[in-house]
Order: sequence, then C-alpha cells, then structure tokens
Amino acid sequence: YGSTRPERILAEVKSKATRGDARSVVDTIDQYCRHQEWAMNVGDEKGTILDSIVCEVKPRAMLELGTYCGYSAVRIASLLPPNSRLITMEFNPVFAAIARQVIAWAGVEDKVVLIEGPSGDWIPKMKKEFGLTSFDLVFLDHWKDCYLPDTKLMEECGLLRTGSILVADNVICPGAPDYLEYVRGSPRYESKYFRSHLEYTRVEDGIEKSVFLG
Ligand SMILES: Nc1ncnc2c1ncn2[C@@H]1O[C@H](/C=C/CNC(=O)c2cc([N+](=O)[O-])cc(O)c2O)[C@@H](O)[C@H]1O
Ligand SMILES: [Mg+2]
Repeated sequence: YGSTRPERILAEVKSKATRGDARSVVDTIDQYCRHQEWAMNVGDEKGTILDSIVCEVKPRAMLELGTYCGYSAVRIASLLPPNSRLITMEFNPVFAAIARQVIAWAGVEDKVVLIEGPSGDWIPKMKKEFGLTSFDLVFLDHWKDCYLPDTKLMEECGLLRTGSILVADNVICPGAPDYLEYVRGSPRYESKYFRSHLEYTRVEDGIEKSVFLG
C-alpha cells in the first residue's frame, strides 16, 4: 500500500521497526529493499564502509546531500557523538516529508536537521544560517551530476577546512566521472576508493573518500 515507493518504505518502517531503535529502522529498510522492492539507499554493504568512516572521523558537523527516505541520515545519526549534528538536504518535498517521519521513528531527530531545498541554494547560506565554520564530513548521495559543482561550491564558500572529508556514494554505478576525475586529479585532495557493490545487488559500485588538504 502507499502510492509511492518512499511511502511504502515508511509504511514498512512503521509496521516492522521498533520505534526509537535506529538500527531496527536501518535493518527493516534493508530487508524490504533487498527482498521486496529495490530503492536507492546506500544500503547495508556500502553502509558498513560509511559507518567506519563516521566512527573514525567522529564529526561534530556533518552534511549529507540527498536525504531521499532518510536511510543514511538514520544510519549516520545513530553513530554521532552527543552534541554533533547531521544537516541533510532534500529538495523533493514528498521525499523530505517521508524522511522526517523515518528520522522521527528512529528517534534521532535531535541529531538531524533536514533542510528542504536545493543544495545549490543552501550551501552558500550554511555559515550564516547555522553559525558553522566548516564541515568535518560530507556525504554526497544526491544527483550524480551535482557532486562536482556542489564540491566546488563548498570550497568557494569556505565550508571545507584542512582535513575535511568528502564521502561520495555511487562513484562507479551510476557513476560520477567528472567528480572522480576532479578529486583524484587535484593536488588539494587525497582520494581513496572503497570497492563494494550497488545496494542490494552484485553490480560493482564503490565509495570514494577524499580528504581536503586546504
Ligand atoms: N541538488 C539537490 N539538492 C537537494 N536534494 C537533491 C539534489 N539533487 C537530488 N536531490 C535529492 O537526492 C536524491 C537523489 C539521489 C540520486 N541517487 C541516485 O540517482 C542513485 C541511483 C542509483 N541507481 O540508479 O542504482 C543508486 C544510488 O545509490 C543512487 O544514489 C533524491 O531524494 C533527490 O530529490
Ligand atoms: Mg546512492
């Protein structure tokens, strides 16, 4: 039931996941999307790579581009130290509304700020709106042709500091070739590829971790 895939995912979370338990929300979505209906969550396999980077970095300020249903927002928030914040951006109001409910069901709403709107409009406003100096960690998982322009915009807006880390999903499938060429070719980044698979499939995909050197 539910007319859209995100609505069906939310319905599954509300009927199967334990309220207030972020892990059970993550596991419920993974089960549903692996066995019932594929959806573009970072998923369990690549999610483990993302988890390890979040735990290593322990970001105070983290940004996610492309919330979708909130799967990775919940996954990340469940690992954040106290008084850390994940700001996640989503310009589709239908997806944003679903994500808010998934985030609330998981009980992580006090760690997540969901901004409804396009990243291109909001990135230049982040410092003023949120009293931010820079992001410790950024997860890119929105339209793949937005990865590079948004990265350049974050540089220009001074949102990256020496040591800020960019983590990009789908650098192989669907692929972000211009972004990959940029972070791998630029002397301002130290980039590393984590080979994995496209969520819930055996297709190759991977995550690129790029440290901004300033
Ligand atoms: N500039 C922007 N500002 C704010 N929100 C934005 C945005 N651009 C896109 N979004 C939102 O981010 C999500 C898009 C994700 C694209 N992923 C994908 O296209 C994707 C596709 C496959 N796949 O086809 O196998 C697998 C994956 O893991 C994927 O992430 C959607 O919720 C969309 O509304
Ligand atoms: Mg993705």
